[in-house]
Amino acid sequence: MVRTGKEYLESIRDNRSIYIGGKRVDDVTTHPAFKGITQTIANLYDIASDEKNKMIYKTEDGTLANKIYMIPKSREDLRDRREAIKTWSDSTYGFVGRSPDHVASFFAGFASSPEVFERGLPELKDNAVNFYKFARDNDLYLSYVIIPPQIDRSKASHEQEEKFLATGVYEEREDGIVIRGSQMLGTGAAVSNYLFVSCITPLRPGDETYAVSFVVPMGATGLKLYPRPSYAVDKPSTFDYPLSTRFDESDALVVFEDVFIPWEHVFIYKDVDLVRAQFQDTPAHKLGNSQAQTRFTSKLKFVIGLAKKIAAANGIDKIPAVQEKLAELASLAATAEGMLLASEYECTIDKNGTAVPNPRFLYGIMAMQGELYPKVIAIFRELVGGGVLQVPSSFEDLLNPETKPDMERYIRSATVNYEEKVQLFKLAWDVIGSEFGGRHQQYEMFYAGAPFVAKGYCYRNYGYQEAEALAEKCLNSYSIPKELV
Ligand SMILES: Cc1cc2nc3c(=O)[nH]c(=O)nc-3n(C[C@H](O)[C@H](O)[C@H](O)COP(=O)(O)OP(=O)(O)OC[C@H]3O[C@@H](n4cnc5c(N)ncnc54)[C@H](O)[C@@H]3O)c2cc1C
Repeated sequence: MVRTGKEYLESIRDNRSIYIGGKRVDDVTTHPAFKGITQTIANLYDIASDEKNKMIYKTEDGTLANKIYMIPKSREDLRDRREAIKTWSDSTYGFVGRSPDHVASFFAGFASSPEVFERGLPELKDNAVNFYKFARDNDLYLSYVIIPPQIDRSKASHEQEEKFLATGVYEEREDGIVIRGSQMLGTGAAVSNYLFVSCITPLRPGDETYAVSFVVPMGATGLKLYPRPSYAVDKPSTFDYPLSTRFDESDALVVFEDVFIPWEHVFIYKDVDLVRAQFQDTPAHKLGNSQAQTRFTSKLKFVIGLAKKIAAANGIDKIPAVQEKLAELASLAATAEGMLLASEYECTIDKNGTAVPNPRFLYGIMAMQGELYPKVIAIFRELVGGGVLQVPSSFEDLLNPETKPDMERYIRSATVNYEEKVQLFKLAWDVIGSEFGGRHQQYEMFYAGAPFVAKGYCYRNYGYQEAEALAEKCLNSYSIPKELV
C-alpha cells in the first residue's frame, strides 16, 4: 500500500505528547509550528501514490509499496531507488533531511540481513524483518533517535551522574520492556508515525542497559517530545520565508517516561556488539546515507541555481570574477553528485544479493560535507551582497498603495521586476540568514555525526590497499645509488 497525503495526516492525529512554548500540542496537523511541514510531508505521500511518478514497486512478497522501502538487488535497482528519492528531495529542494525515505532506507538495510539479528536473542531474531514488512506495507513514516543526550561526552552512558539520563532498560517484564531516559535528536519525530530508538555512538562494556534497539509509536504513553523553537511560527507569509514556513521539520529532545515496549517491537536487547553490528554489518548505514546524499545533491543544485539567478538579476553574471565564483559553486555541487553516482556505479552485491553503495565514494563525500556546505553558503553569501537585507519587511509593503510606488522605483534589477527581485532575495535569505538557514548549516555538519565521526567512516572505508600498493610500487622503483657520484 502507498498512502495518500490525507491518509498520512489522519495517521498522526494520535494524541502524541509534544510540548512547545510551555504547552502541549493538541493536533500536530493544525498547530502553527507543524502545519507547514505536515502539509509538505502529505504532499510527498501524494507524489508517491500517484503512479505517474514511478515511486511504486512490487515487493519480494508481491505487495505494492513505496520505493523508499526497496531492498536494491542490482545497480539498476539502486538507480531506480535513487530516482524515486530524488523525486521527493527535488520537491523539497533538499531541505527536509529526515523525510520518510531516510529511516525507511535503514530498515531496508536491516531487513536485507536477517542473519545479523540472528546473533541476538532467538525470540527476537525475526522482529526487525517483521517490522520492516509492516512499515513497508503500511507506508509508515519512521524517524529515529540514535544518539545519547549531550551531557558529558567523556563518560560512557553507565558512568553519567544518573543511571537513566541516556535511554535504557528500566524494567524487564514478561510481555516486554520498560524504557526510561532520553535520546537526541528527533528530527521529524513530531510528525512521524514511529520512532526507531538505538545507539550509533560506540557503546562501552558496562553499557548493556543502553544497548537496545526498538521502535515505538509516537502516541505511546510516556513518550514526550521537546522540540526546539519553531522557525515556521510568526512568519508573515510563505512569500517572506518560503523555506521556514514549509520545510521546518523540527528537532526534538525525546524523553521516555517509563515507556512500555512489547517484545515484538524490540530488535536487540542488552547486546553492545549487536547494536554496532546492526548499522555496520548490514547495508543500513550505507543505504540510509545514500538517501542523504541524494537529498544533499538536490539541495546543492537548488542553491547553485538560485545563486545563478541572483547574479543575473544583479547584472553581475557577466563579470569574469563572478563567473569564477559561480564555477566554484558548480564544481562543489558536481563533486557531491559525482561521488553519489560513483558510489552507485561501483556498488557491490553482498552475500544476501543486496546492492550496496560503494563506501569509498559515499563516505568520501560525507567526510567533506561539514566543510563543503558552509563553503557553498559562504560563496553564495558573498554573491548576494546586501540585497538580501534591502527588502521590505513583508509582502504587504508591496501591496500597500503608500509604499508600493517606492518598491517599484527603488527595488530594481537588471533583469527582473521588483516583485521577482524581492521574491528571489527573500528566498536567498531563508537559505543563508534566517534561523532556518542557520539550522541547515548545523544539520549538514552534524546529521550523520560530528565531522570527526564522518571522517572516521571515510578512514575506515576508503580501502587504502590500492593506494598503498601504488606508493609501494613507486618506492620499489628506485633505491640508494650503489656508488658515490
Ligand atoms: C540539525 C540536527 C539534526 C539532527 N537529527 C538527528 C536525528 O534525526 N536523529 C539522531 O539520532 N540524531 C540527530 N542529530 C544528532 C546528531 O547525530 C549529533 O548532533 C551528532 O551525532 C553529534 O553529536 P553531538 O551533537 O552530541 O556532538 P558531540 O559529540 O558533543 O561533538 C561536538 C564537537 O566536540 C568535538 N569532539 C567531541 N568528541 C570528539 C572526539 N572524540 N574527537 C575529536 N573531537 C571531538 C568535535 O569538535 C565535535 O564537533 C541531529 C543533529 C543536528 C545538528
